[in-house]
Amino acid sequence: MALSAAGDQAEVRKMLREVLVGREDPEGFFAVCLSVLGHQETRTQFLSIVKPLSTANIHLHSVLTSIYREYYSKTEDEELELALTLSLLDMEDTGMSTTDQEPQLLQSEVRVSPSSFAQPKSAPKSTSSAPPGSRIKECPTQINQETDPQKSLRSNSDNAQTHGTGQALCVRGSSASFSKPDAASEGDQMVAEGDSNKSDKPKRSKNRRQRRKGTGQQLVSSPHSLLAPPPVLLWFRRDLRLCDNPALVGSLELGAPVIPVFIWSPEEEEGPGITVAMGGACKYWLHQALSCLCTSLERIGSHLVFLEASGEGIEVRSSLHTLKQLVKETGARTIMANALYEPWLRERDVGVVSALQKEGVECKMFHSYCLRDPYSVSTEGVGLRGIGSVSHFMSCCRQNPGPPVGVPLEPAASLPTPANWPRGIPLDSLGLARMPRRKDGTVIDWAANIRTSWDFSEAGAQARLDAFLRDGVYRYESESGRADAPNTSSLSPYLHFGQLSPRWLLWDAKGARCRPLKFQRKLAWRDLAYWQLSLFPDLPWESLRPPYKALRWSADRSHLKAWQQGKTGYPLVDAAMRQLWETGWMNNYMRHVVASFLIAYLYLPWQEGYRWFQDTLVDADVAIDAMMWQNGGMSGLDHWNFVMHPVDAAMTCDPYGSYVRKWCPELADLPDELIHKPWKCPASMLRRAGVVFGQTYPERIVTDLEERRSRSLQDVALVRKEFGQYVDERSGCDLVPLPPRLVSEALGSSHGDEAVVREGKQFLLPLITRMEFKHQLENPDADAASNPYNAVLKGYVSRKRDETVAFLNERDFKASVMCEGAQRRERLERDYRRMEGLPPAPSPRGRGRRTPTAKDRFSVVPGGSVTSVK
Ligand SMILES: Cc1cc2nc3c(=O)[nH]c(=O)nc-3n(C[C@H](O)[C@H](O)[C@H](O)COP(=O)(O)OP(=O)(O)OC[C@H]3O[C@@H](n4cnc5c(N)ncnc54)[C@H](O)[C@@H]3O)c2cc1C
Repeated sequence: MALSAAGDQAEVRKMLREVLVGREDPEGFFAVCLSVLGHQETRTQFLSIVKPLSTANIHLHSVLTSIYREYYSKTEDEELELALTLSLLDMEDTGMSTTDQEPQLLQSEVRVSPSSFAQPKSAPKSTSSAPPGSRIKECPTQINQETDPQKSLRSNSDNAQTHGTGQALCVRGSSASFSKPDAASEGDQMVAEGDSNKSDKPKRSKNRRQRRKGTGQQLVSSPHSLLAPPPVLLWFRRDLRLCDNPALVGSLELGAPVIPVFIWSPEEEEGPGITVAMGGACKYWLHQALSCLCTSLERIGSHLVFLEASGEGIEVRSSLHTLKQLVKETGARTIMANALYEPWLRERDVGVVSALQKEGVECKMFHSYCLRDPYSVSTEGVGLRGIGSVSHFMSCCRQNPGPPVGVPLEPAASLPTPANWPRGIPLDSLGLARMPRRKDGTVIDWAANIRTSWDFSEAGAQARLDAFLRDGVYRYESESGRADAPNTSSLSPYLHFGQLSPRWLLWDAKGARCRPLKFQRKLAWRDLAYWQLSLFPDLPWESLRPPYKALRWSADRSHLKAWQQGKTGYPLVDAAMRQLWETGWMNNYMRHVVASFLIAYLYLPWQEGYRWFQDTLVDADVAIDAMMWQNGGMSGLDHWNFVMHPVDAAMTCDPYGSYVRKWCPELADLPDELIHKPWKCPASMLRRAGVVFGQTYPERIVTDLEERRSRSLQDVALVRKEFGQYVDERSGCDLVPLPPRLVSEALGSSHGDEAVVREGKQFLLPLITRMEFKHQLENPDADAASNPYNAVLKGYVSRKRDETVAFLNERDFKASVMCEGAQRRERLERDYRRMEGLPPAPSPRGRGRRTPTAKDRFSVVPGGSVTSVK
């Protein structure tokens, strides 16, 4: 750190005075201490720093000490786990002391050669059976029932669907880009950044500024020499940014002219199954993001060459063919790119690298798309228990730490250009943003609202990040489920297209004034998805748990259409689906609501939901989307331990109905308490609000929610019974065949030994399984209502709870969430005790009580009277 220890302390003491006069809050002050003094020093010095307050302001002193204690005691394990897992400790070490960027670069480079991409090999260990104590067992047979996928998606602009909700077009001006830093070009490839160009940079968080100070790097190109070396092809894929782009920095390092290229290759993107990797909304985003990147490159003296994958004769069109032609045309001897992790794209890259190497062209791939390279994450030392959960994944990362995440890299100030540019095609020719036309020739501009909702540029990503860290992050921990407030980052499309690197995001999030652990953990979720896809390449189209492939799903196309168009008659579901169509996005909570509705209440196959999301989300991400839909569809590695009720869920995410009012304006005049269940409104109220079912707003497409839930439970029980070989008799857990990589790790042959599989042996692994399914196995006739482990948040059928929740909602949203959580925990505890024949638990007291009393501040009813809700 630049400041001396004494200077640091002085700064902190100065800040303490701000707290005393109320200009800074205690948590902010503590975060500043962590940021300025560092983790260790804060631990040892904080209490002595705040000691003077023990006489001057006892209350503040006790607040500060309790923040300190909480940080270093209660959450220490969690913090440490997270830090280790995500290599924050490494990052801290390198980040704060490193002045040379090169080692960081080397660490992130993935040498892509056929051998380095292939699974490491080692001598096979005994493969006849699992080792003692292992929880895997041999698999008898395998079901192979294909799903029947259908393709009717927006991805093909020719058959694009026009949505019922007409919109006024209001196109926002094109997005801002980074201004060019005015660091003078030096002879070196990298020179230290002077403070002079600070103001030219996009505004960043405090931590970001410190990071820049710490690493002190600004990249500029080397001057053109008379005998210019052969150019480098910088192959942009899903890394459409200048900041923290290892391949770009790697290219600069060579001191050669750089030719940035983008090759559009939809067949390669799609992979071997139905992935809908590039749906309509995603293609539209890609078009805009490419245009923004080109503008940014032009600002630093370069530009982006657009190409389409080509082939000769009957040869399949491929990136390799295009690259070979480019090499011929430009004389390039090196290709740089950031690695992609979808198994089929990785395989493509292996092919590209090996073919080009044969022709004497060096290809270098850098790791940056995830925090961890999914192919290097191993379960060794952790085992397979709990696989699929983020905690298990983080344990694996902690136990087998790879290279540190490293320090984000500064953007290039200029790119050396080649004497001759290769011939490209106009961006429009790629057809990414082509809109369908009506018979009369007019354009159906389905992306109009998407355009007004987002800034597609890298600067737009930075602006959203900064805004989130200034505001939303403070509510993230407890209110990220709110649909009516922007409490999450909305950064997913930028992360997907690599306009923001996860490392950059992690670094800035870590520097935020509050410690958004939940938010940081989300990045681990993201990595988990890529790890799962690397293990199960069929994830996007085939149920992982074999029995669930045979589940009886509905084929009701009218239900599917109603769900897609936001016309189910359930306002919360409809609002979310309309938001998705209009903006290409909805928050995580709402994705759970609509997914639960599709699967548990409409019985439509999860693949339908996955494909619709892929087609309509601007952040559609094969790995994440597939993992989440598999989990929601009950067939993934993890099980959602809940089913969102379309009305109850609203209590949490839209208590006042403002979200529904925004996206379903036809219901706007209904009162808050009935807007989520308009069918309960008296006729006179509907008349006054102008709501006519079937005309202004749809009738409910299904009404028997409880029965439907019950049937979906019975269906699961049925397939688990039918394919009993995939259910562990002892624990009742579902079993899945292990992929070869996990078998090798479980057997201790850490180097990708696939002999076991070659011998035709299969191993089964017990997975996390929802309690209500296990119970159903013991009691196959039980219906959902009588199942003590019923995963639905059942407030809807409990008037008393309804009233309590509504009452608390009125007072304080947070309290209602806590109340719901406490009630759920109590219910589970009660059910567990009943199942196990244990005596009932003593009634909760103190903070744990669930019913507000007169002493509770949430019990204060407007009008001054104090009541106790019983
Ligand atoms: C059925 C379903 C489908 C989904 N499909 C996608 C998808 O196609 N693409 C996608 O990016 N996310 C998907 N998600 C995960 C999540 O809903 C979105 O990442 C999130 O809503 C994006 O909003 P945000 O950027 O404000 O998230 P924040 O809460 O601010 O989180 C920050 C980042 O963490 C990552 N993240 C957050 N939640 C998850 C998660 N559960 N799994 C993996 N990464 C996560 C995302 O990159 C996100 O941008 C899906 C969730 C569900 C339930």
